[in-house]
Amino acid sequence: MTAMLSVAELGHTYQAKDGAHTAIDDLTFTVGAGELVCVVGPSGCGKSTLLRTISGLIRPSRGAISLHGDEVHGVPDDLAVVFQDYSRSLFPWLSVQKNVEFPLKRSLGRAERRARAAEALEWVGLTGATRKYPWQLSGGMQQRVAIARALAYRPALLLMDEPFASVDAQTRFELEDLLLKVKAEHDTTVLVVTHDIDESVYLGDRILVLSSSPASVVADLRVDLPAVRDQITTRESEAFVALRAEVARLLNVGKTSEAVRARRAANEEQAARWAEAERASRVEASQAEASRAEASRVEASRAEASRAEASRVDASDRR
Ligand SMILES: Nc1ncnc2c1ncn2[C@@H]1O[C@H](COP(=O)(O)OP(=O)(O)OP(=O)(O)O)[C@@H](O)[C@H]1O
Repeated sequence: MTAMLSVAELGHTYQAKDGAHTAIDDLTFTVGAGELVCVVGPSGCGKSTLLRTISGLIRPSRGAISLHGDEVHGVPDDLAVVFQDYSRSLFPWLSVQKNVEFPLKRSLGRAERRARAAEALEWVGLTGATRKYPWQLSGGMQQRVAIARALAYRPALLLMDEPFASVDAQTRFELEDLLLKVKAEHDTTVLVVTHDIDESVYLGDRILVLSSSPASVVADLRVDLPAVRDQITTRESEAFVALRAEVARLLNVGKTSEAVRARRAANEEQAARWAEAERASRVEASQAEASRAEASRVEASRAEASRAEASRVDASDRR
């Protein structure tokens, strides 16, 4: 499978007033064309930082990212992002149709924009809502509009950051199935960040498990479940349950290895403090030794001077 996205030895360190903070460290993976890869990791491990570097919003401190072979510098043209917060990503003053057309304004004429938007809205089952405004739709429908807007763009890569975290459980299942259907029908390449282990197993062709911050890849798992999935039977299957347990175990390993790293760092810090204290006490001891030597040297020269004075007085008395 050709790599649509290639991430090589990626690292990012934020520079802040109170010091540097390494959010991700040495991340290497690929996403093949037409694959759906889920990224899971503990809270704060660096998932958003990873997405920000892939989408060109921040320049990574180390490593390289390529999208269908071209190194990413700045925001790539053929990439679309769906965020968790649909209410902030849609324009309330534009109709559903116009919201979907909006990003195409730069690149396409009016007729083609309309056709693309209508097609994408059909893919997500919103043909009947094109003239409505976002505030007239349910949360799940609004997120469908956001997905349609991303798909109308025909991106080489669709990035999704916790896309279904803000909807109720039933809507979440519907949107997961919608994503699987769109991906199967249109061969879309997708990278989804999620906190939900079950969701990662249900959606993914592969799952990348990240460690705690600074994130590195703990495991890259292939999901051996049938391509056509069902919210009830797939989730009940032995393979699903086993993989879910494996991801949970690996997330714990990631946390544990982070704890080991933290303990090692604390030990190294303590060893450095002790070495510094020992060096300081050696310096103090040698300074004390030098002062003692100086004092006895001064004492000896004083004694010598008194002896000389005494013998001078003695000689003059004899005269
Ligand atoms: N602009 C910034 N400056 C300094 N540190 C930052 C900045 N942005 C994020 N961080 C730190 O980098 C680490 C990773 O943050 P990031 O938001 O990428 O994690 P995340 O996995 O997406 O978090 P969550 O799971 O809570 O959404 C965190 O420790 C965070 O505090």
